Amino acid sequence: MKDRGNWTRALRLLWEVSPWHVGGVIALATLASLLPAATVQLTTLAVQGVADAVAGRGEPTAVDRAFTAGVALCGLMVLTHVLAVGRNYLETLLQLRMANTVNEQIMAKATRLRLEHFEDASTYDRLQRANREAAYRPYQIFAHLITTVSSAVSLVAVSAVLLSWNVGVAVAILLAPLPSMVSRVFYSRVGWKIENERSADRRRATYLQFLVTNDRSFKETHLFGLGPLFLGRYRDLIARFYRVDRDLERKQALVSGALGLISVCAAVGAVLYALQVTMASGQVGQFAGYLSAITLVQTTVQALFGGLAMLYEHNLFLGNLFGFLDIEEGGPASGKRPFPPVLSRGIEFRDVSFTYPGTDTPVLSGLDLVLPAGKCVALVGQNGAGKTTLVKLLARFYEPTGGQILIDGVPLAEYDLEDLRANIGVIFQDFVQYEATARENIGFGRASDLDDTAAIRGAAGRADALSFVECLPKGLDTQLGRWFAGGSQLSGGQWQKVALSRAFLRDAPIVVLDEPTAAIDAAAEAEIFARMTEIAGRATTLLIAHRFSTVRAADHIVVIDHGRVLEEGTHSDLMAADGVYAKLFRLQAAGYLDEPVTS
Ligand SMILES: Nc1ncnc2c1ncn2[C@@H]1O[C@H](COP(=O)(O)OP(=O)(O)OP(=O)(O)O)[C@@H](O)[C@H]1O
Repeated sequence: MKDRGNWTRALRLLWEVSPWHVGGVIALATLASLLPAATVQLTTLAVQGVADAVAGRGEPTAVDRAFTAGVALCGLMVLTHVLAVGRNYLETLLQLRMANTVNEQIMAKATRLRLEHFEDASTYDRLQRANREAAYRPYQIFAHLITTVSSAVSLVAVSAVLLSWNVGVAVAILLAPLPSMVSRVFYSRVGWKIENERSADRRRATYLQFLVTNDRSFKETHLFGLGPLFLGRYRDLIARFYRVDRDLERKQALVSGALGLISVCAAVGAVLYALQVTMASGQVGQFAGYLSAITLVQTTVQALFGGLAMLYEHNLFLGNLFGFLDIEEGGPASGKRPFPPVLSRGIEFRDVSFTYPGTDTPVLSGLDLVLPAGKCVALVGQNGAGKTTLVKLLARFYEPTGGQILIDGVPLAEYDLEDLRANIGVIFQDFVQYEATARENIGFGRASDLDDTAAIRGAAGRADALSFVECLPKGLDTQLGRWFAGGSQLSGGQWQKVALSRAFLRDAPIVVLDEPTAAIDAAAEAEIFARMTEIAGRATTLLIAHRFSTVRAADHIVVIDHGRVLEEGTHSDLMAADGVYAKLFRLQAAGYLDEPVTS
């Protein structure tokens, strides 16, 4: 039942994409499907007319009949050609529009999925399968449906002629291709299963390809000499795909080919029968009609059964496309409360626990943390302590499994979700380097301000990015990165400053900086943090950092470990307490000062 829904859904989609093109193709295909029967009749008349005229049987109209039928046959040929050209034109347009629509739907769907989906391998498998089918399957199901229906119409018309001559011959020719079709259906299903099972390997192959074809991994792959290794792995994967596909094709060719012989034998038998019958009757025209009908019935019945087998296959693969489009989105429910332009109390994580879906180990357990309004709180902790996870919870990419997050005393869930996210200016550790202009790289922080040069320059200034952006060949309008023509490549620290500008452009009441200065030079870092209060304005700032030179500038410092708060206070409080923070601080400082470490 569910499978049947695939093709009806694809057809509905096609109709929505362009009813005019769909209607046009159907009309032309219906017309074309009626022509073969007319061809058989006209061929019979023409040949009989010629035979009568040549035999000189004293029929004065024989020549006329032969010519009339001949001219009509020519007309049919021209008409067939014109219909084919028109249909081809409409089909191409329809196919393009359908592929565009489906690709757009896949992209739109991806924008609605949750972070959880993109941190799950099965989503990528489904996306990979959907992408493979997107460009042609939905259209193909229509094309094959048309072929199948028009073959059926032609078949009814032509086999009516054949049936009127001989029922046995007609039935034999009609049924002979059936076994071959059954085998094709069977192998379609096998092929579909193989393709689905190899989704992860296909993605792996694409990933290997990506690793050796982009600038970001170039340095490592070349210096570590990984190119040949990746190439070898890629080669192994595609060789494995090829072997499986070849074996399947071989079996299919053998079985379907052997079963197809039944159809050939039926046609040969029919021709021999026609020979025998027409020799006895002396009706040459009837023989020509027989031959023409046998060939037409054989080809149309094969097209019909082949079309049915393809419909079955497309239907299976369409399940992959719709499987992706139907992934349950179910994002967090949005509240209605508008977000405050400035926080009055701050952010509170109250007894927050969290375990990632599909895992058993809690990342946060009973965490209590307060970020006072307008203050800059630094979060310190070893790798994997759960710092970034806190940010994901704050932005509601995930929901806590226990406890609550409150902003100005109001649970996060009560705020309008879009408004909440629009009011967090964030730069993540793995921020994006957009292959776009400097203006866009900064302006994406508030897309409505892409043309507000003063605001963009202001944000760039606050992140210490303005000086180098102004020196780029086209200033703010310089393409960054090397993926597109005319691009200027930035250094790691410059990219980070651009990302910081993007976060600052938001002018949001909450600013979250996850490792914001890891790649920024010490002087620029000191400058940015010295002006942090001015930069972030009255924002409540959460700063995640491993560099203690960054951390010490914060109003309040929180050390977390295994998802719990271990220590908190100002830099001097924590140094005086001589706990974990003080130890880590001295450890880092000793690296600079060449002093022995005291624990
Ligand atoms: N999507 C995920 N699914 C399952 N586990 C995850 C996921 N993301 C992170 N983790 C795990 O959660 C823990 C906390 O990760 P998180 O990124 O919050 O640490 P962090 O404190 O920011 O670390 P770092 O200082 O290295 O950035 C880690 O053990 C990590 O393996």
